[in-house]
Amino acid sequence: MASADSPADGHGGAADDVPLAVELRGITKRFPGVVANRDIALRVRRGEVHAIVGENGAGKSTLMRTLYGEHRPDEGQILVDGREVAFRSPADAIAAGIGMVHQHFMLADNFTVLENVVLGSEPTKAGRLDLAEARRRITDISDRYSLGLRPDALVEDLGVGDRQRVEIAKVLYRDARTLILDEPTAVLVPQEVDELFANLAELKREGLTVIFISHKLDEVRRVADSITVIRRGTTVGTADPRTTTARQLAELMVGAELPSPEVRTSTVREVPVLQMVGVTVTDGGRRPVVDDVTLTVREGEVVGIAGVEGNGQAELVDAIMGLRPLAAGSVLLGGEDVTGWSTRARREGGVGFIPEDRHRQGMLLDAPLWENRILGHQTRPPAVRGPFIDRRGARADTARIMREYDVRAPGPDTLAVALSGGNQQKLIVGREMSAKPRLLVAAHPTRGVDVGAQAVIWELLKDARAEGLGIVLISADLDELIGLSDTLHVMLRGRLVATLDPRRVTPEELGGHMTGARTTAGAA
Ligand SMILES: Nc1ncnc2c1ncn2[C@@H]1O[C@H](COP(=O)(O)OP(=O)(O)OP(=O)(O)O)[C@@H](O)[C@H]1O
Repeated sequence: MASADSPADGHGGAADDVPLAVELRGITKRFPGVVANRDIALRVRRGEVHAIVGENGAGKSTLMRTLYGEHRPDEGQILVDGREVAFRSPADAIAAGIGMVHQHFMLADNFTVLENVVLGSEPTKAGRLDLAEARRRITDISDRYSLGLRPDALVEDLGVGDRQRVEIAKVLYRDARTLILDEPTAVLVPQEVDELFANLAELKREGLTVIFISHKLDEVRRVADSITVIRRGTTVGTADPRTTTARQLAELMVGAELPSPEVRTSTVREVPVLQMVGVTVTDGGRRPVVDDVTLTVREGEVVGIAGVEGNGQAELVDAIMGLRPLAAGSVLLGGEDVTGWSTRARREGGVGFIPEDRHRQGMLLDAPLWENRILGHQTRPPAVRGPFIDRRGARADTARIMREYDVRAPGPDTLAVALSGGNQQKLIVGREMSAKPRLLVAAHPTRGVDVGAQAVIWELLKDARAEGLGIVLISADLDELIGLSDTLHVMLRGRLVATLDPRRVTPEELGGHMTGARTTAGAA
């Protein structure tokens, strides 16, 4: 059973009288070679916001998927509103009032809010979907929980925060009383996080229960009523957010004391590794999505690009990597014009790449880790020896990366799909750094990675920078952008609209520039 390592919950007087919305008793879930959950205990009171924290691979997603009927537990009991349930699928969980918002939104872009919300839900008794009725219900839900949704807006026109609210509405439309949110704030800027937390407060006020996974311990402390900490597959305690510091939480998660952050020193040298001159990229129609961007990355410099998702950062990365043609401008690597070069030639010329969407661009999920180790690096050791694929060399080097980057998995032959998201990311970072690039294009390098592993990746990036690596850093994590960057640009509607000093700017100011709420007086 779980032990309470830190201030036990139940402090709030009558709190223990509140009935439980969800209770998990002794849940164990095994995958081949891994026990993902072992004898887990979780007690979530009705009407509370309950956070689940833990390192990458601790078993958080597995536990939530089990509660949502996506996995069946090997042992243990699930109780919803005090009654034992046995879900065979998410449909069963939904019928019992449990809904889930996944980290990657599952919305159809070219449909309206209304269409997305009703998509896949049960038709009426008459067997047809009553659109007028659906519209009325969505408007009700939106008003009741202050979601601010417009039923006829196209999802493709919505920002990230609104898309998330559509996902929440979708779950509420199916009468969920308990909502599971998987890392809901990973994709949000601070203002959007505040909005989300206001939405959660509304849900709570209406008596709904929220369970959410997060790696951001400060946020967890701000919004949660109670916290369950999971380490290596099992519950190690519950914590009271009011009396537990982020550091104590992190230590509970890793079971050890963390190192303190150190001060930064500049390692920038006056040698350009990347120059973009007047780069413009257009979408299918001729609208510029990257609009006349000029920037330089020097040796030993981290250039951060801040921006609300969808303001051209992804296309900027594509332009650097040669993944799409330029409408104007040029890209130079180490002074050489590479505008016409293929992605492969750029990579071989010393460009490392941590893509935004690791499942689409960074990994082969159905392949073993050692094959993923050589993906994109097939033409040099350890992938080849002479004219042959060097399986043994690739395996050995994969094992090295697993050690150095703390990739938790049984071994190099494990399939990538069996790794937790954070561990997949650590493997990609290790692979790209192992090629000793001159320039690293890093899109969200620590997305989904826990605080311990994040600190490790940050250290590795800093060490490489000190040795002369130039880094383009795209991130939605403003602390990461501010903490790592030597120069910080803000991208808005395809343009670089401000250049800020990361030593002075606060996350709130940066967020203001990102949403265009501030003037661009800071532009250099
Ligand atoms: N489908 C699967 N097949 C095999 N192993 C799996 C599968 N899903 C998860 N695992 C393993 O179960 C363990 C727990 O993974 P899980 O995704 O639940 O962790 P997590 O706490 O959500 O991690 P993260 O913070 O990195 O997302 C890991 O060792 C993972 O490799």
